[in-house]
Amino acid sequence: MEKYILSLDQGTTSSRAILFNKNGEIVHVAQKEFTQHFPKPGWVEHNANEIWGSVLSVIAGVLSESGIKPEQIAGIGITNQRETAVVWDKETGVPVYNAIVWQSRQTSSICDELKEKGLNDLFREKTGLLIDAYFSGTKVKWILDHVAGAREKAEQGKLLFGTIDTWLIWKLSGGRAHVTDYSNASRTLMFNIYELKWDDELLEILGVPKSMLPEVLPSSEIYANTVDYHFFGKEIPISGIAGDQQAALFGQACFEEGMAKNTYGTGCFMLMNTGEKAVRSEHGLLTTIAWGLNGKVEYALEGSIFVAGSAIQWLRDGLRVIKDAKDSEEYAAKVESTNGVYVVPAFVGLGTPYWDSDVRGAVFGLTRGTSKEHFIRATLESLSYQTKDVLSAMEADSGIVLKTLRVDGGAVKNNFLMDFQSDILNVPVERPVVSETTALGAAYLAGLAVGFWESQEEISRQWAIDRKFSPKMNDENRNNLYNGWKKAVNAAMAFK
Ligand SMILES: Nc1ncnc2c1ncn2[C@@H]1O[C@H](COP(=O)(O)OP(=O)(O)O)[C@@H](O)[C@H]1O
Ligand SMILES: O=P(O)(O)OC[C@H](O)CO
Repeated sequence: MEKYILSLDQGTTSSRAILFNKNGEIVHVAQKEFTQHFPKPGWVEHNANEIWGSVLSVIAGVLSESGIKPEQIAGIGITNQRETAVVWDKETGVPVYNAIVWQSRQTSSICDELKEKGLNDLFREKTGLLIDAYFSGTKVKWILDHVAGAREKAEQGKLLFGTIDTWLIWKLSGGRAHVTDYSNASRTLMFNIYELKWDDELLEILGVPKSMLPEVLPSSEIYANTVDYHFFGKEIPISGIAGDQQAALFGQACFEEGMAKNTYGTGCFMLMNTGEKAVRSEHGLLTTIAWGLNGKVEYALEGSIFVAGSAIQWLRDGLRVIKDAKDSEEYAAKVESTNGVYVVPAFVGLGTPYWDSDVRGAVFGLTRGTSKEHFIRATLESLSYQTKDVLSAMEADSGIVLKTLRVDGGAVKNNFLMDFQSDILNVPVERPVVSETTALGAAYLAGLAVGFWESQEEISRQWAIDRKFSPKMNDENRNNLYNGWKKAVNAAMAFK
């Protein structure tokens, strides 16, 4: 009986269940979008029960559509949108508030207060992050501060907190496991990434009781079995967890120091493996845990871009200038350039390297001759410019000059974007055959724990290239275009 690994990829806009075979190939995918809630400008929330429902539905979908039986699943890997915070009642399992999404800015004022107290260096020293609404810690504080009775219940040990991995494993295991892994814990602003434990001093500052927090474990081991009724009578080991960006680094087999990947999803996240060394950034990057594996923890440097693919969704749903995200490629290719137009998609502020919560989106360089094509092209190009900002910071911090960039995520199907990316970086861009590297990374972690795969060497051998995009632009053109972007970002930041 052939066996498979089931990977559950719970992303910002959709949940996916993907079955992988022993060659690391996709056998079947089921996907379901869920509702985005925007209660106020800059706020983004999800209904945690709707997320759970979407995950159950893709599990059922992938099994029934593929005809693969639950007993053929050797293990389950979980990977998730990170930082998004859920708080629920331990007894009833009911979330006390919507999940506050990583993109949400509703805790900006809490962050401002913490920064005014001069606490940024303390948080940075211990967590590798910086004080920003992006991370989970202030989201938990916000829920405890705003939901009637929540703080009292939390102090009585009656509430639990989790990032989405924790929430899903708690549900899948019928409330038996309240766990997370090092990679997810390292995104909470509450976890000491050097001492590898929840940090009492930071918890005290944030007013978060330790009893709410999950147990933090390595990224590849059996955490719990699923309760049988979710899998048609079978209990299946949940044996891998990683935050989606770290999972993509793993799925891209970036196992050696200096190897990097960039994922183009809702946001865009570049991670560089720095091995057992945690590199402290001087240029606005985050120091984060890549994974815990084989009895040790490895680290990564990360550049986080908040708006990437979601700018294309905005073209589709907000401006309605395209019907489908993929149409953006055809429109962009119809013109030679943007004719001097720059779109700065700072819809929820800017992350690396600017870390400016208050800046909002802007468009520059419009003329009477600006067409829809120029506008769409400028929006796509903004993903590449933001990536260039991040890569410059990464090269400055690590001292490593990148030879190639491995890419993945929903938007890498766009060949125009990949060509332009390579041109602007002046670095070859490599797109692998399996672009679902996030799900693949979680599958690999789960598979290693149950002996489905033997070693990271075996995994490295499975990585295969689909297409390489090589730079063709001359230096003068590249420098002029990028200087224009820098001017546009600076102008957007000045308009507050
Ligand atoms: N051909 C395309 N060109 C540009 N953007 C695309 C294309 N296809 C998908 N996208 C964008 O990619 C994102 C989806 O990628 P995905 O990796 O599924 O995201 P997430 O995991 O964040 O939900 C969407 O924001 C969508 O707009
Ligand atoms: O859902 P994605 O793929 O946009 O990833 C979200 C990130 O994990 C946020 O840190």
